[in-house]
Amino acid sequence: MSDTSINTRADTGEAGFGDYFALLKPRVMSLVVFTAAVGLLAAPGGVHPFVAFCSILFIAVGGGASGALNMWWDADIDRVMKRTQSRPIPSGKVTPDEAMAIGVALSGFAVVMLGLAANWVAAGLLAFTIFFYVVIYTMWLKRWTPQNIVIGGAAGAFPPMIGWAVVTGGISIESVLMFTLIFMWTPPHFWALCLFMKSDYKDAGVPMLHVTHGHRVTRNHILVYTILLAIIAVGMAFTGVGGPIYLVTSLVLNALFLAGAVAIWRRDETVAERDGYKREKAFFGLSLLYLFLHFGAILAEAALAPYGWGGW
Ligand code: HEM
Ligand SMILES: CC(C)=CCC/C(C)=C/CC/C(C)=C/COP(=O)(O)OP(=O)(O)O
Repeated sequence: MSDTSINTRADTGEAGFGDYFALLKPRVMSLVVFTAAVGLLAAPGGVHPFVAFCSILFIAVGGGASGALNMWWDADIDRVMKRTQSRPIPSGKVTPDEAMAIGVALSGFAVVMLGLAANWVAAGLLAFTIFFYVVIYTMWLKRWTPQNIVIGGAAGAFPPMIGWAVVTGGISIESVLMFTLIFMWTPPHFWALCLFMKSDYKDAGVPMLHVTHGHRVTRNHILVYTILLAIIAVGMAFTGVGGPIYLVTSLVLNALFLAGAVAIWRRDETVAERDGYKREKAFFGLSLLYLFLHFGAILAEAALAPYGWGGW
């Protein structure tokens, strides 16, 4: 029998607000929402602040809803993996049916409300992003191919395009560039995590690259994608979303990120394991800062442009 001196919700199986909120993957979605906000704020023209606020809120709700649907579909593997065992469904606090209903209802709500608040291009992009993450990535690619996140990563790259479309009602080269930055960033971001998560995905039978091809190949892939990412990220400095602030930011971040990727690439597996994957963990942390600061720089360029500072 369990220790009843601490009567947690896990003991009773009763769900609280926090459990439903956790279903929306709030920590991951915070960066997703930030990139969407930058897309919106950097777009030419602008919208009323209330429309901007509501649009970001509905994108956040749509992103959260897709997280709930991901957790509903993946409940079986989340139950097996240590990292995900305490999620609301495997821990028994939220039932799969509840998660599915919440995911579907919030997805529909977010798409319709974004359409009404902003426009139907943005709403269509949000619907497509949810579809891509839930159906294409989660239901299809994730359990089928080690290239799952290379293709599926596109889902996480759409949010700035949605934000941009809120203002402009369309798609443009600038929003496609922001998409490309996240698209190229996703593989090193995720594979770094794979190196120190170790057997999690293997135990669950998910064919992530490190499971099917091992850590050496994953380290090689991280380096190749980081080099490609650096070329694209620095190159973007000379486009409509760039400028001097972006250039300096990107040069520094890419120098650090490349150094990190090389350090990971050179690592011997036994050495890495012995020191608790410190460098891999640091590289993953840096990946989050990398994306945050690149989008921060894009925002700074756009914000300063009216004062003659942003852009070239
Ligand atoms: C298919 C693409 C992606 C995959 C497979 C992936 C996978 C992961 C995983 C497994 C984690 C560990 C944390 C957890 O268990 O929830 C994580 C953390 C994180 N990811 Fe990603 N990610 C992807 C794309 C993105 C994108 C596009 C963003 C934002 C733009 C993002 C932002 C984050 C953040 C902020 C964290 C840290 C969360 C924390 O503090 O716990 N990820 N990612
Ligand atoms: C606006 C909108 C709809 C945004 C969605 C953005 C998006 C697709 C972000 C990807 C986030 C993520 C945690 C992927 C990992 O899934 P996983 O299932 O491989 O990770 P897990 O093993 O931790 O569940």
